[in-house]
Amino acid sequence: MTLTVAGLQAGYGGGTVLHGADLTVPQGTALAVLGRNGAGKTTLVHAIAGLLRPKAGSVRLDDVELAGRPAHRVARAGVGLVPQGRRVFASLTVAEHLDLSRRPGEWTVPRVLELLPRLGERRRHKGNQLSGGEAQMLAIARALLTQPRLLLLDEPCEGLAVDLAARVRSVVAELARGGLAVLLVEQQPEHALAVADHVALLGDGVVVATHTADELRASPHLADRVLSVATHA
Ligand SMILES: Nc1ncnc2c1ncn2[C@@H]1O[C@H](COP(=O)(O)OP(=O)(O)OP(=O)(O)O)[C@@H](O)[C@H]1O
Repeated sequence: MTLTVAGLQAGYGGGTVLHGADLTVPQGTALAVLGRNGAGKTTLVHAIAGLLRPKAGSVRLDDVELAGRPAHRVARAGVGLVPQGRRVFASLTVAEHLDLSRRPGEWTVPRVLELLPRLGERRRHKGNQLSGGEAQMLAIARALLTQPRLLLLDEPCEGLAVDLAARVRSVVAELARGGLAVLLVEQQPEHALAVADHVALLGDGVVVATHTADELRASPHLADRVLSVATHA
């Protein structure tokens, strides 16, 4: 299963933010999308997830066209979203969140709790009693229970303490190794390199460059250039 985004255009009202973005995420790999604030990373994730209707272009899971489908149908086709800011309900317990997200499939509640054991310990805690890291784990658990083949994560490490951010990154890398296609938005290039197989740079509404993480690790000069484009372009 491969995600193929081609010529994707999207924006708000009459304005266009994405001017024809192209990228590919094969199953079993993670692609990190980097770009400065306002580059359109969230817009890209929302356009793939069907939360924002693309103005043009295509979003395909293998041969299935998703562009133009509403979000619930995109989800049913196998796209799970971990939104920016986690979106956890303050008054629902962890167990209730998991129950609400559950669809039949290989990801069961016991399986997600095995992957994210801290959530098991916090089953009876409400959303507003969770730490940022726990809320992020819950957001990932909810997305997995929808049985995705493609997982979209919008800045999953934002605002997390260093050790928790590292834990989230290792869970995300494990999910990709386990066979999911993963697309994650990252602010920090060094975090992206820790989890992703490929790094795509978004600038001016298009993907201006894609590199393998190995390439970037092997060439500090190239990594510096990417870093400066990602943060200052
Ligand atoms: N709901 C909206 N209505 C109008 N304009 C929007 C809306 N959401 C985002 N924008 C604009 O679209 C552009 C891209 O925003 P987007 O959130 O996709 O960027 P981003 O790369 O995710 O940024 P950040 O790193 O700050 O999250 C920005 O100029 C932003 O102001």
